[in-house]
This record gives sequence, C-alpha cells and structure tokens, in this order.
Amino acid sequence: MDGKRQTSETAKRAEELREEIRHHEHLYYVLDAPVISDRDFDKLMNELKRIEAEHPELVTADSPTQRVGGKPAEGFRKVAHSRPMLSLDNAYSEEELRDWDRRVHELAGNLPVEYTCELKMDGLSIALHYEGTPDGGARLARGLTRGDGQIGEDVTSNVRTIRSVPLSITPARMKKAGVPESFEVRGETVMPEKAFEQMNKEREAQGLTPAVNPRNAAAGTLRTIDPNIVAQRRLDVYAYFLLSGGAYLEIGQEATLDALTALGFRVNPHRGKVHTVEQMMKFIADAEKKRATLGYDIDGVVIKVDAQATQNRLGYTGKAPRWAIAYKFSAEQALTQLKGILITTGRTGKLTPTAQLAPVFVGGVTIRQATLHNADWIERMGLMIGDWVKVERAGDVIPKVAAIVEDAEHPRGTEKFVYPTKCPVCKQDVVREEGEADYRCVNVDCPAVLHGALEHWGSRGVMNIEGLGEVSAAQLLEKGLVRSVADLYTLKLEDLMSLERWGEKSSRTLLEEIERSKGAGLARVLMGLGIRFVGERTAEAIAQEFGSMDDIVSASAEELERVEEVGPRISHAIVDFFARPANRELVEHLKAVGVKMTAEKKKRSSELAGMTIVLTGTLPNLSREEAKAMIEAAGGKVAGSVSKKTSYVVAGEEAGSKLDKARELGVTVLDEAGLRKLIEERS
Ligand SMILES: NC(=O)c1ccc[n+]([C@@H]2O[C@H](COP(=O)([O-])OP(=O)(O)OC[C@H]3O[C@@H](n4cnc5c(N)ncnc54)[C@H](O)[C@@H]3O)[C@@H](O)[C@H]2O)c1
Ligand SMILES: [Zn+2]
Repeated sequence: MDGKRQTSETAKRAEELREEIRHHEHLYYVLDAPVISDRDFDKLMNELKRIEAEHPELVTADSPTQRVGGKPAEGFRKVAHSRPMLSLDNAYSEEELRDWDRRVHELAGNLPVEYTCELKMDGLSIALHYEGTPDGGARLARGLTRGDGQIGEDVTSNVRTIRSVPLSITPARMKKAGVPESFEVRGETVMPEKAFEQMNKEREAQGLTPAVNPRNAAAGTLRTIDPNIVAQRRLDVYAYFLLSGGAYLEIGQEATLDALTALGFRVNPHRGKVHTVEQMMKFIADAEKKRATLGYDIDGVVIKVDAQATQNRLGYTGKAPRWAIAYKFSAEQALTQLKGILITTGRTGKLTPTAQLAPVFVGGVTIRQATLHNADWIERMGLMIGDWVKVERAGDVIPKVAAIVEDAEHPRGTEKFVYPTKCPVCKQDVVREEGEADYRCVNVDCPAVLHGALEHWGSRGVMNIEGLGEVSAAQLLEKGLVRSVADLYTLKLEDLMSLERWGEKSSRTLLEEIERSKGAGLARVLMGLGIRFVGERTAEAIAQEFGSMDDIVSASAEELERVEEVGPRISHAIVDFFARPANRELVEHLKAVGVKMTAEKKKRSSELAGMTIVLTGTLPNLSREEAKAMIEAAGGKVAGSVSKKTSYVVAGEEAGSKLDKARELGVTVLDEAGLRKLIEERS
C-alpha cells in the first residue's frame, strides 16, 4: 500500500515536472521569453530524467525527455523535416566526457573512433534546402526552423535576408564540394553581439523591455512576420551538417565542414580533430579563453564522432544522437558589491527583486543588475546593502547572485534591506502566503498585473491575437480603455484609432483578431487566465474532462485531481484562483461578451480502439491536426499510408494517390461528416 502510494506520488511529481518543463519550453521556444536560467531548466529536466530512469513505466511518449521542445509557432506554414532535427546530450564535466567516450568505444566495436570538436554556438538551428538548377548549380528553396524537431516553421523569406546564407550556388562550387544536386544544410542562426546591442538600444528607446540574450533575440527575429525587420537585424548562419534525401552525406564530420566551406557557407573556423578526452579538455579550455572575443555567444563545445559508419552504428536515443555530445561551459563568476535592490511587479503579481550592482565584467559583458532568488532567500541569507556578492552567468546571459562573500577585504554590508509591504506599481498592500517564497500583489486592477495579463492573453499559443502585444497593451491601459481582458471584446474602432500611431487599417485588423479569438476554445481561455502551473497540456486535459468553464470553476481539488495530469499543487492553484471573487467575475464578464467557454468532452470509451485511419486531402472544417487529434482522442491511430490493415480512409478535397490506393484495396472511404458519425455512433 505504502509502496503504491509512493509510486503514485512519484508519478504525480513526474507529471508536475513535465508540465513545468513544458511551460518553460513554451516560454523559451515559442514565445522567446524564458523566465528561468538554462541551468535551472536543466535541473528540472535532469530530475525528470532520473525519475524516468528509475521508473521506466512512467515514461510517456510525449514526455519532454523524449522530444525536442517547442511547437512550431502559429503564423508560419508548418513543414515536416526530411529527418528529425535533434537536440544534443549534455556533459558538464570531464568525468561525464569520459563516461561518454567509454560508451562510444564500447559501442563502436572495431570501427574507427576519431572526434571533431566544434564550438557550440548559442543560437537556434535552421535547415536550408537547396534545389539543383539546370546549369548544375543550386538555389535556396526553403528555410525551416527546428520547431518541435519533426515539423518546422517555414521562414524562407526571412532566411533570404541573411547575408551568410547563399541564395544560389555556382556549378563550380557544387563540383568542388561534390554534393548531389539537391541537398540540405543544417546550421546555427546567431545574432552577433553588436547587432544584439543595437537592437536592445532601439527597444529601450521605444520603451520596450530589452531581449534577455542574443539567442532569444535571434529566435524572435527569425520568426518576425516582416522580412525587412529581419534584414536590419544582421543575423548570421554557421553551417555544420550536410544532408541529401533525409540522410547525412556519407563523408564524416570533418569532410562535411570542408564541403560546406567549398559551397560558400560560413563555417566556424575554430574546430579540431581529437582522439582523447585530454585533447577534448584542451580544446574546451582554448574555447573558453576565446569566448569573450568571438563577437557571438557560445555556450560550450560540441564533440562529434567523425566517421559516418561509426555514427550509424552508435545511433540515437530518444531525442539526441549517441555519436555527439555538448560540453557546456560552467558558470562564469565575478565579485562585486550590492548597491541596492529593485523591486518590480510581474504579470502574475509576483514581486521580483533585482540586485543593483557596482558594474563588473563577467564572461565578456559588463553587468549592473542580476537576478536575486526571492524574498525568502534574501531573508534567509540576511542580505545587506553593501554586501560583496558572487555573481555568475551560467549557460545564458541573465546573471544571478550566487552567494554572499565575507572576508578581511570584503566586509559585510551594514544597511538592512526591508522588503516593501506595498506594490511598487499600484501601492496596494502585498501578501505572502504560508510557505511561499515570494510576495505578491493581489490587486486585480494593478496596472503591472493587467499589462502582463493582456500581453499573455494575446500571445501565440494562448488567444493568439496578432497586434495585441507589449506596446499596444500598454497603450490601451494608459488610455483607460481596458481594465481587464474582457474589456478587449467591447473595444470600438474609434477607441483604437484614438491611440497614437494607430490608423484605421491596423485598428480594424486588431478588432477582427480580437473577434476571432472568441472561438479559441476553453483550453486556451483557461491558459489565458494565467493560473499558476496551468500550461497548455494541463489546460487541454482539464477542458476535455470538464467540458465547460462553469464546471471547472466549481470543481473541488479532488475532482480536479481526477484528471491524470493534475497533482495537488496544480489543483490547489486552480481552486485558489477561482476562490477569488474578482477572478470569478472576470469569467462571467468573458462569458457575457461572447468568449467561448465550452469544449468537447473527452469520450471515455475508446470508440476507435484498434483502428487505423488514413487522412488525405483537405477536409471542409477540420485541419489535418484537428482530425488527427479527434481520431486519437477516440482511441484510433492515424497512419501515413494506406495498406490492407487500414480501417478507413478519410478523404477531403484534392485527395491524391492514397484515395486511389484505398479504392484499389477496397478500404472504406469516408468524408468528414462520415468520420464524425463514426465517432458518435460508437460512443
Ligand atoms: N531557460 C529556459 O526556460 C529553457 C527552456 C527550454 C530549453 N532551455 C535550454 O535550451 C537547451 C536545450 O535546447 P536544445 O535542444 O537546443 O539543446 P542544446 O542547446 O543543449 O544543444 C543542441 C543544439 O546545439 C546547437 N548547436 C550549436 N552549435 C552546434 C554545432 N557545432 N553542431 C551541432 N549543433 C550545434 C544546435 O542548434 C542543436 O540543436 C538546454 O540547454 C536548456 O537549458 C532553456
Ligand atoms: Zn500592484
């Protein structure tokens, strides 16, 4: 009994970790706005990996340990990759490298083991597809982001503005490199430091919050809708892989880098061939020395087994090749003095302390501010203004205060810091609940909270309202046009046109976008409310279980926990949220303005269990993804090709060869209505 209980608690912890990781992945990969450092993120991931290693039965197919994070963002065409774009396993120490090297040798058997060392550029990966031209050259046909690793976003028009990406390649270069007429280059998109500083200067001048680091800035830029903006940002691409027809060229890593150079791509000149871990460590130490002067961010060194045959033998784990590893640099530290603590209010009302520091040079940049953990940490450590602190940058550009230092040359500060009892923005009393590390502003009318709430509501992956962002949210609040997200739905054209720089066209578009968002669905609304720990998957699971907002609002913690994804921490966050009258009012208000608050309940039985369904053509109402989700929710499987085992083919307009095949094999063909009926009839 006890053992069972423990397992179920472990299972809940695993699910909580998954939800938290997904939440951060969403912030990081989709919204380009991480709120925790990479180190802290990796810690969560490692805890989950550990649990899953000890309890293999708890591994789920969609666990973040099994696939690369980040759904392709809305607004771009989604295109499947020729082969998955993977992540890399990490090593943080020489010992971990030794373990890896040992495993490589074991698995390689009698095949050669040589390694190529490259810098790990801190950007985002990109796939560039080239197609042969009649004269024997090639031209850039498509550029895709990694997306979720399987499906990327088509960002071709943006990629075309990047100067280090050749738009066409001459026959002479093709010949020299010895590549097939159609090929694919994979590499890293980075924003050079200079471009990053320039961009942040401009953002600050416009009253926008600066981007946290070049990686995020590059990711955001690559997914900007306007290629002109991308062109101004001066991104760069460094190439490191070469494929054709979804397979790596059979030439090994070193020869790949040479071929890429011959083709005219930018290839990072800092690379080396090594055989031993000692040599790897030497390369790593050299890279760390160069780090500050490169002009772009690197966060480690990538070591790859060179020979193609050996790579093939080693193969892949869930989401990374076994033949490569990313050695991540350890934190860079410096000592400086704490001058003060600035308190700001975030979207959730959380008061965040930021250390104001005497300027200090860490890892190539001068920092004046650093993250402080929370009120609890400040109290526990007895932090004083004037203290000497160790600041570090670990795997990202957000520096943090890691420790207080005290010795003969660095005496403790003397000025006690008193945490404010009022919100710095709305001046209302703040609260700190039992066992909480932070203070919060719980005033629902607090402008800081409202600003964050509006921005969150409009963001991709939530209500997806193009045009409702940081700036427009601030404008709407300043003018007093909205006092909650529900007020968005009663905005009038004149209201928007009264805002600075808003013309009739953009105002109309925003109104249409707002109107359209009414139908986003219960799960999106639930996410949009910004309840702590309620990310995309949890919101979807709850929406499907309860079917309506009213039932969720009145659900008890136990009822909520019946949803597989929901543990006590999540259920209490939800119950607490709806216990506040202001939040229930907001829900009523949203309902009154016509925001859809219902969802189709999950069918309990598995109507389509054991069935395999193939989709082809364009259905009248359902997108491919929606149809797939519907079939899977009913327990069916969706397959890519028709065989004798196919139960049904669902065909829409412009169905192709799959339909012919179905007829040939005598498989029953349904249309969209037929599919819906099939699911209903059987439930
Ligand atoms: N802070 C957060 O909230 C948050 C959220 C999600 C992920 N992350 C961070 O993102 C990282 C996970 O991202 P990831 O999957 O991109 O893994 P990764 O960054 O650890 O390594 C894989 C990537 O390295 C890149 N790369 C750079 N140089 C390369 C080279 N020479 N050869 C091959 N690849 C090269 C490629 O883009 C590849 O996809 C983790 O370090 C994690 O901490 C942080
Ligand atoms: Zn406030």
